Amino acid sequence: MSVTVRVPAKVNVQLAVGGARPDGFHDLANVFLAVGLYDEVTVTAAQALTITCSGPDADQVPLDRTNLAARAAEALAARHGLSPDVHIHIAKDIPVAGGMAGGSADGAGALLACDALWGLGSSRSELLDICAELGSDVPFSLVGGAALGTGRGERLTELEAGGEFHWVFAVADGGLSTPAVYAEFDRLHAGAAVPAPVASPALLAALRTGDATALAGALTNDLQPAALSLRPVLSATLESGMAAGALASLVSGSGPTTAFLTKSPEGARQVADALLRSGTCRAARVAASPARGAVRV
Ligand SMILES: C[C@](O)(CO)[C@H](O)COP(=O)(O)OP(=O)(O)OC[C@H]1O[C@@H](n2ccc(N)nc2=O)[C@H](O)[C@@H]1O
Ligand SMILES: Nc1ncnc2c1ncn2[C@@H]1O[C@H](COP(=O)(O)OP(=O)(O)OP(=O)(O)O)[C@@H](O)[C@H]1O
Repeated sequence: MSVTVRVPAKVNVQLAVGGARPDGFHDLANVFLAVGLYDEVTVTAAQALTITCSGPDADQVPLDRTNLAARAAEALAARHGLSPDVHIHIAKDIPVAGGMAGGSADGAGALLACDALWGLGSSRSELLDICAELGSDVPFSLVGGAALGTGRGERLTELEAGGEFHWVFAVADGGLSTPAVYAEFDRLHAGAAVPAPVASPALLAALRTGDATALAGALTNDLQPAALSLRPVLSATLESGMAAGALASLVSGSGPTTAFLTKSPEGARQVADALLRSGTCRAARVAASPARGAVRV
């Protein structure tokens, strides 16, 4: 028997970052929006824990126990005194190390899939606890939709999103390491007082009413200067998307994927075509939001 779970990518429509905490993490006001680019995680009973991965970026995905999907299976099995003997296949469509929570998606997907395969019937809150242990973005991958993440981003309050938003994601060559981007944020703010992160009322209102123009005016990412400092060429991608008529542009999370909000699906396709023609990105993907969280298919 096999179980397959589909899990979306995310974009952070607001990422407000506070100062470094004693544990090395940063307090956030992190407004997550799930977008319709998906990984599919399939688990099948096996003699040992093994992983395979397919998709254009499969060669960049670790197939050992550092893979977040393997760590999820192990964490769930350990809680129930089981052996994590399962084959995990990841059909990967989310850019790797792109700031779109691809690894987190696979962690949440494997958790839900193993829970079903092993007939455990874990509650939502048990699953969310394990997600939070696995990584700051993993709880949101399970929940999807739109949510405010506080603490290090793992404590979620679900948000209303009143309409569909249309995005283009420009995939960059090579990834960026999330810890390296946070370290660059610290370097850029050394000696300065960093204010406590707060969710923007204007942004939450734009999400609630489904107003793309208002959302465009409210998008912010405090990690963007750090990502641009590490990868200056991303400025050219941001400029190309704006020149092609996007309502707004920003770096997605820790980058290097850049995100462009557009008025319509047609507008998104035009911006994607122009981005590809500009030669400033490796691929341009069109996707709508909000998308459902992890779901069995
Ligand atoms: C940039 C975002 O993707 C925005 O949603 C997340 O904040 C990153 O979440 P993630 O990849 O799940 O990150 P984790 O696996 O929890 O942490 C990886 C590393 O990122 C840094 N990190 C992460 C989250 C946070 N609130 N503060 C941090 O400083 C820490 O150096 C940490 O060691
Ligand atoms: N299932 C997985 N898929 C992709 N990368 C994984 C996975 N498990 C572990 N990794 C490791 O995690 C690193 C970050 O990959 P990931 O695609 O999750 O980055 P990201 O989208 O930038 O993450 P986030 O947006 O949550 O900060 C990869 O370089 C890889 O070494």
